[in-house]
Amino acid sequence: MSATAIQNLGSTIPVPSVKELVAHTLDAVPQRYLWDVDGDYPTAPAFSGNSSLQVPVLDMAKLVDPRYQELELQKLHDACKNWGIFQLTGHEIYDESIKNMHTKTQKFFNLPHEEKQRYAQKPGSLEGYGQAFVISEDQKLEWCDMIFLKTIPTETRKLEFWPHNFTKTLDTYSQHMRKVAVSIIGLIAMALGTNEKMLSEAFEGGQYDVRMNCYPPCPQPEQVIGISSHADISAISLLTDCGDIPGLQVLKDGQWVYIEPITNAIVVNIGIIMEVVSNGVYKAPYHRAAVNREKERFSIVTFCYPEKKFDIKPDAKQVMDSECLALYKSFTNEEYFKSFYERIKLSGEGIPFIDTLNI
Ligand SMILES: O=C(O)CCC(=O)C(=O)O
Ligand SMILES: [Fe+2]
Repeated sequence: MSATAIQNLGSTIPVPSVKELVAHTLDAVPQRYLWDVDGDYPTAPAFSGNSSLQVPVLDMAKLVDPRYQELELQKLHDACKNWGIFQLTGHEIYDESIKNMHTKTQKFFNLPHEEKQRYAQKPGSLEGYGQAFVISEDQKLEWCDMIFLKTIPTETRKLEFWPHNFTKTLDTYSQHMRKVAVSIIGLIAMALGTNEKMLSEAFEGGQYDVRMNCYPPCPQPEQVIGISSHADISAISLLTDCGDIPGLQVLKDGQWVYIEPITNAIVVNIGIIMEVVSNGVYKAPYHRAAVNREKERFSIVTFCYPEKKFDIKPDAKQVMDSECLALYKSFTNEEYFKSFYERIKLSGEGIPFIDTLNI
């Protein structure tokens, strides 16, 4: 898939802001937000903190320390293979950069609606403030307001969508996330036994998009969904939670498992491109965001894409075809995902794949 394909992944029909809905009208949740009307949509259980399954936690300091590296790389490999998602602690990203970004994000969503509208999505584009992937008038809606921005390379930025006081903070945050992405991709390459330098370089010059999510409290949290089940189309995604409110869930062995926020940890999520790059050894996991009755939750996701410079290998394409079909079928917004899938199938051009990969 080319960077251009990623950039043009769709537009969205304007729908009401969830925050506005909560502020003005909310006696009962409107029908369009109720996913579990018949009890056949797997509802989000409230966080209980006592799941037997725990998402792996990896320590960057140990991953780069020669004394522990071999063992830690094995843990990384197992995490990517068996979960496709893990929490990363011990990274070198300054707390300040993450905190500043969290504060700005919360402030932005708490601005009056009219002010946020200055940065609203325009027809035909996903960038800006609004909702993602609403493609039909009768589609179920997610309990989430968001703002989506391209950050790296700088020439992809459309500053008219950037809230006016974001520039420095988001720039710093994105540079830091790129640093984490390059390091973690290098380690993933080592764990896969492939060319670390080539893969790291592809991310050094890669594309980085940021999505900030706001999930207002909901009086019927079991029947709505913040973000419905999906796999990310990035190579990896890096998520930071702006508080300690659990919401992100990953599907593991048929069970939805909460990722319990750890202060300053970064959640690393394998995306579909990495699934292809690894020839299907690593899986892009289904995940979703649950909401709760009491507290507003905010998250920031950085979608990381490699530079477009590798050719696809035939066997990688096969993995993509079968896996993508399965993904596509379970996707909520089928039309959107179908167009994505068709684009991948048709474009021989540039699904990044490392030729030296030998697994
Ligand atoms: O907010 C979350 O926990 C999940 C966000 C997510 O999956 C996304 O934006 O792709
Ligand atoms: Fe996601």
